[in-house]
Amino acid sequence: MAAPGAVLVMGVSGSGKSTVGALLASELGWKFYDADDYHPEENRQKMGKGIPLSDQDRIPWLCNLHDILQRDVASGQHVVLACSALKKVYRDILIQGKDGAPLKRDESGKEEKTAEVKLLVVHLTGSFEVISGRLLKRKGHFMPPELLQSQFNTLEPPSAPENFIQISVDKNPSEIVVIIMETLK
Ligand SMILES: Nc1ncnc2c1ncn2[C@@H]1O[C@H](COP(=O)(O)OP(=O)(O)O)[C@@H](O)[C@H]1O
Ligand SMILES: O=C(O)[C@H](O)[C@@H](O)[C@H](O)[C@H](O)COP(=O)(O)O
Repeated sequence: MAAPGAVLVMGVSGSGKSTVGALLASELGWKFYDADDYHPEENRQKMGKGIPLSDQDRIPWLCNLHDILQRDVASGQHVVLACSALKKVYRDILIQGKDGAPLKRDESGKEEKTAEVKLLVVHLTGSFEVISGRLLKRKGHFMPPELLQSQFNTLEPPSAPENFIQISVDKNPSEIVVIIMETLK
C-alpha cells in the first residue's frame, strides 16, 4: 500500500491510545486528534452512566472522523488519530466513509471519486487485568472502568488484509512510539 497519510491508534478504553497517540504525533510533527473529543454529548452521557455505545451511536461519530481525516490527508496534512475503532466495520468507516462508495456527488450533482484514507492501524493490546488496573487509577475521565468488559467483548482485533501492527501495552509509551516510527520508515 502507498505510505500511510494517517496512523490510527486503536484499542479498548485504557489501552493507552491518547497517551501513545499524542506522543507519536509530537515526535512525527503530525496533527493529533483524540476521537474522545468528538463524541456528541449524548454518547458521553450514555458512557458516563455505564451503558455501552451501540453501532447507531458510533457510526455518525466515525463518519465525522472519516471526513476530518480525509480532508486533512487530501490537503497534505499527516495525522494521528486515537480512536477505539473496536470493530472492523468501524475501521472501514474511518478509511472509506459509511457507504464505502468509490463515488460521491458534489453540490452540483457531479460524481467524483472519493479517496480512501491510507491508514496504518496500530492496535494496542493488553490483558484485562493490566488495562483495568490502569483505568482504576486514571482520574477525571467520563469512561467508567465497568465498561471495560463490554469493550473487550466488542473488540475485533485487526487481521489481514488490514494494514496493521499490534503492540503490547506492557511496553512503555516511548518504546511503543519507537516501534510505530520504525514501521512507518
Ligand atoms: N504503555 C503504558 N504503560 C503504562 N501506563 C500507560 C501506558 N499507556 C497509557 N498508560 C496510562 O494508562 C491510562 C490510560 O491511558 P489512556 O491514554 O488514557 O488510554 P485510552 O486513551 O486508550 O483510554 C493513563 O493513566 C495513562 O497514563
Ligand atoms: O466506541 C466506544 O465505545 C468509545 O469510543 C470508547 O471505546 C472510548 O474508549 C471512549 O471514548 C472512552 O474513552 P477512552 O478510550 O479514552 O477511555
